Amino acid sequence: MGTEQRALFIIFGGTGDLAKRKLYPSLFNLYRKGFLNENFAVIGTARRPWTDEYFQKVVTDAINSEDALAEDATQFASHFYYQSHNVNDTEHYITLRNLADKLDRKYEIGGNRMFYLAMSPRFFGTIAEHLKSQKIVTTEGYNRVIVEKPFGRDFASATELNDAIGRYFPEKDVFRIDHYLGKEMVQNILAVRFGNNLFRALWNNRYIDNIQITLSEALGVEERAGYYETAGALRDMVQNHILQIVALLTMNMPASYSEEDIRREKIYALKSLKKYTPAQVQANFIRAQYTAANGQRGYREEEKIASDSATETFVAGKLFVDNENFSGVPIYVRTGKRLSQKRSRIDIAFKTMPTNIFAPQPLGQNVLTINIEPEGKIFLQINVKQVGQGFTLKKSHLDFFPTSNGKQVFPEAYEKLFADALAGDATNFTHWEEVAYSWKFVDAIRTAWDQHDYALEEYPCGSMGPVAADKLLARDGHKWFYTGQEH
Ligand SMILES: NC(=O)C1=CN([C@@H]2O[C@H](COP(=O)(O)OP(=O)(O)OC[C@H]3O[C@@H](n4cnc5c(N)ncnc54)[C@H](OP(=O)(O)O)[C@@H]3O)[C@@H](O)[C@H]2O)C=CC1
Ligand SMILES: O=C1O[C@H](COP(=O)(O)O)[C@@H](O)[C@H](O)[C@H]1O
Repeated sequence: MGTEQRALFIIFGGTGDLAKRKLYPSLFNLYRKGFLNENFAVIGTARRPWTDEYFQKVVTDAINSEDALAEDATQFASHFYYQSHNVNDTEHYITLRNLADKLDRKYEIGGNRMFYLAMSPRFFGTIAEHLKSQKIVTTEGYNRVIVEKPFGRDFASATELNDAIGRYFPEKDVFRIDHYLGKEMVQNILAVRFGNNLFRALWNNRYIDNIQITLSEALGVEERAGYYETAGALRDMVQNHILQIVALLTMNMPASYSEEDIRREKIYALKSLKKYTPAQVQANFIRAQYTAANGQRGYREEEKIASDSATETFVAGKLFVDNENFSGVPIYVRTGKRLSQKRSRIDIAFKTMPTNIFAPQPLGQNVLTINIEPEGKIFLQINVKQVGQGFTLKKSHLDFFPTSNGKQVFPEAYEKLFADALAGDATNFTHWEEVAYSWKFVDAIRTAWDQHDYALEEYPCGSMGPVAADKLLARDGHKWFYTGQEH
């Protein structure tokens, strides 16, 4: 059982998709694991006029998983209250404060408040300002604000957003969510890198040939057309999730496993990203859009998408982290919607042996694969001798599955991140400087695309992206290890 926490959660965007699909089920898991018990309450707020009873039903429906015990769910949902509230209306914050203070007393919470901003970032500034001016922040407990992505749409807007929040909340109380940092296998990167002397010795440009990161999705744009049209795959996935993975893979060893030391090294890695000129963007980054195939609509035929939309649903690129250990190592990244499979995976390819005493038999490359999802596993490709007479080599795998046979039950990323935020641990949240350096890198690409007539490639639904993404590696003598098939 977890350590019981006291907290009042105020969820802005409490009727939204994220709250229902991720936040309420995650809070329920924390409840069942004992992190939350008697001394907590949740206020969901949004404009629509729901009652507490209706809200509690929405919450129980949201957590209605096979193993959710009905009694637990009802008990849990009884801690939920709804406040109809337009975030632009000052009067409403007064009602919100009164409800918050009442619940704080009723559940003996001690003034700890967790403000979750699960709505469009354009509202974050006004919410932060009102929380302070209307005294919804307390003086006795902690006041933490969890901020959803996207954190801006470029460096300039992210800076404005950060300043708007920073006027009312110090950096230590701002928890910027990147849900990939809550994923079990992403957290495993540091365990593998810094827990094994074997890898410490090899984790550099003397032994690593190239790194490949694939975050592929089978789903299309779904219900989020409005947002996606303003974002595209570069802003939606590369600026945050992919660059966070890059930072974890290339950062120097932190002095300790602590928030401060890890963040320092991640910031340094992101600062070391090589910025591209427009010509380098054209040579190293590919954007593309999905077209109708396999019974699925093309992006431009999706609901609420402009028929001449130039938004990219796929990005592939080659980037470099110019620090001492990784300078010169190409890092190939790709992400896209409507690809052949849902798969989040990292391949680290080591250089081949300088001499091959088994020639003319070829030596396979050692590749360490960290499969993030759907199945969490790590495998290392090695060369071994085939059993029998003679001396024939074959490729084999050393496999690691984080859980024993059977169904893998990893905690949902949001559940882990909620637990961290409750404990005041921001290690797995992004510091402002990480966000800032990521945007600076991404801005150079976006600006080159906006100012030049670089190709927007096409790829059929169900493929692994445009041919250009394969050519990007082929010209360096490489190929994607993940081909879109089960592996
Ligand atoms: N959904 C997802 O899978 C993911 C979402 N995110 C991020 O999370 C945030 C929320 O996303 P999502 O839940 O999908 O969005 P939704 O559009 O589903 O929800 C938006 C919420 O904001 C409320 N709202 C809108 N305007 C106001 C207003 N003026 N005053 C008060 N409430 C308002 C809406 O309720 P009402 O209409 O009743 O006011 C609703 O609860 C976004 O920043 C998104 O980028 C990030 C990763 C994944
Ligand atoms: O942040 C986002 O991530 C999801 C993919 O997350 P995953 O955990 O399912 O891999 C993506 O679909 C969405 O567009 C993006 O905003």
